[in-house]
Amino acid sequence: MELAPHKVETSFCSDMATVGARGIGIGVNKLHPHNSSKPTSRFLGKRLRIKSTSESQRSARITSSNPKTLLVFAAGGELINAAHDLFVGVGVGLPCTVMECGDIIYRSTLPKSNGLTLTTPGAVLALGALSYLWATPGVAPGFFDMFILAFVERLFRPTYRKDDFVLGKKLGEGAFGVVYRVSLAKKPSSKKDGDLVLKKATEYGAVEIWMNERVRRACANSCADFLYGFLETSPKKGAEYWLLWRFEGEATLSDLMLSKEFPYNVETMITGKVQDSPKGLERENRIIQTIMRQLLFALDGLHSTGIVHRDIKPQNIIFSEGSRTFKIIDLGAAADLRVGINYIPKEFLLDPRYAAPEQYIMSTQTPSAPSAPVATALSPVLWQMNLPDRFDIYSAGLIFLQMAFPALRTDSGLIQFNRQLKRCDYDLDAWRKSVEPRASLELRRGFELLDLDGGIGWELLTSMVRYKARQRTSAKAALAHPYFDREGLLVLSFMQKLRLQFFRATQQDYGEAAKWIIQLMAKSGTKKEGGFTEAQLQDLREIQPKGKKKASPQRNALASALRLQRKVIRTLNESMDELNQRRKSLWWSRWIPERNEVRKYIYTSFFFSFLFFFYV
Ligand SMILES: Nc1ncnc2c1ncn2[C@@H]1O[C@H](COP(=O)(O)OP(=O)(O)OP(=O)(O)O)[C@@H](O)[C@H]1O
Repeated sequence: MELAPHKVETSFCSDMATVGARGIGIGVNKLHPHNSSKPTSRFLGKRLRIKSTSESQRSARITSSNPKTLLVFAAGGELINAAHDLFVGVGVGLPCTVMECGDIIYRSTLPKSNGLTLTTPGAVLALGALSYLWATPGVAPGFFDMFILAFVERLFRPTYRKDDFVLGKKLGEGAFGVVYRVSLAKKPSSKKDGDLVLKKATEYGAVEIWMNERVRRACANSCADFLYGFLETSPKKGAEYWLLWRFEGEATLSDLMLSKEFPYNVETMITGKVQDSPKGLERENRIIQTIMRQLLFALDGLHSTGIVHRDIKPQNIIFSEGSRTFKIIDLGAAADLRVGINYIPKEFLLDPRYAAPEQYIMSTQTPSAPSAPVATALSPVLWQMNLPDRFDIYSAGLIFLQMAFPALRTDSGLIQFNRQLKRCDYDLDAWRKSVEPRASLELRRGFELLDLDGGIGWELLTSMVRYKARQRTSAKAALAHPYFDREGLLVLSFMQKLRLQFFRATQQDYGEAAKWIIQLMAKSGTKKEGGFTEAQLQDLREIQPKGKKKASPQRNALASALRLQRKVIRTLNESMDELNQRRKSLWWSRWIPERNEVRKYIYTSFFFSFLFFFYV
């Protein structure tokens, strides 16, 4: 039957919409007129209606007589459509579940789609994308931090110049800089500014400024209060980075631990007065708990924002007299895994006394950080693959040990302990078995302290000091450990016990668990029951298929999965290496202000122009 052209509005349904079944594939490759077997050319000159958000895409006149043109035209529209659907969680599903194709003839009588049909796969995809963007180290918060917060902060914070300071006592001198206690030449309000600390640093100063600024915006309480950092160039000394902090206090944890009064001296500092309750293990345990909680809290702050310190040791933990808490200092060796700054997998700047056995925070198979956008996009994957934060956890575990065992507080004591632990394959339980029988009184006292409350302190310690980074607890999980519940293990509530069980479960080596499951399946396995036969188990153990063994579905699936995994890793490595070969500059050091004030005005005008254009 022929219809009058003005009445006919033809509808097409594309084969694309099997996206729901296929994941995110955009399979636009052919059009077919729904409910019709008539050739495509039959619809020439009619209106082609495709699902789209803009009116121009919604409707267009077909002018070509070539069916290929028709297909390309529709495919383009569908491509835009699919991209739109992917991000708003709309329209992903089987063809007729997401679009109203209707009748070929009376299409115009159909109700207009409102364009927002939420489907389950679409919502899952959108949620997945959001979780990825917010997963540690946080791509989305990083974007906000770098392009908005950093700019705004720069406009409003006070700036300093070389001539503003009067140098005082030298506080320390390391390989990369000298630290002084300083005061302001003109003290506008002496109470507010108080005493300051100034570090004149060499090339690593740039990194330290970046890290301190990141920390100040993301977790200010974790580290010493950073005020300002700038580049000072003089013909005599060349380029020098000047970093300024508020003076936090006289003592580091190292100074306090070396005192015979430890840990009671810390208690006095935290509470602000001398306690007169009887000395003993219980009280010492409580003080050590408090120090560990503060240290883990500071580490959790750093790790949540994607920063790994890499030089955690008592010398870099300062007691802040203002807040009466311990804070971390010296971020010169830190790595920002969010954008890949200072992350060089095969290079390390570590203190061997406190370094984890892996020595590198990332696998040496992982290539150096590529350009910032690529590093940022991949950062959640790399973080999960390497768990670089566990490097700091190992160092924190050693500090815990030093607090419990006075003999390990000296350099020689710690070096000797490290040797013993290495001989025991980094197994703290094995070390304990080897030293406990002939332990001195002091050593035995340390074990007693950790064994309080059913050995919950020892349990936390062994979950921090482990050979495999993946088996070490994170700072967040450690903070949730019942060791930090004041009442101890015996009076744990049902929920706390459940939490402890969960914590223990997360500490398992899942490589072993996988083997165990395979064996269990094999034991229960006959073909009838669906388990593995011995021959299949052998194949699984060997993983790599050998020779011309007869293929089984399980073996093939496993082999394909392994091949795919290897291919993905190889491709990732190759592409990142390629990117690295391009000359990299310290692009981010552009953020560091130079002495003159001109930059500030440039930034200010840039920011306000941006706001103005945005408004317009
Ligand atoms: N904010 C601060 N408040 C008080 N004292 C500080 C502060 N920052 C640093 N110090 C003191 O300065 C000393 C050296 O600081 P820092 O470790 O950052 O310098 P460094 O040059 O990296 O030294 P090293 O190489 O020995 O680690 C610290 O041990 C501490 O005593």
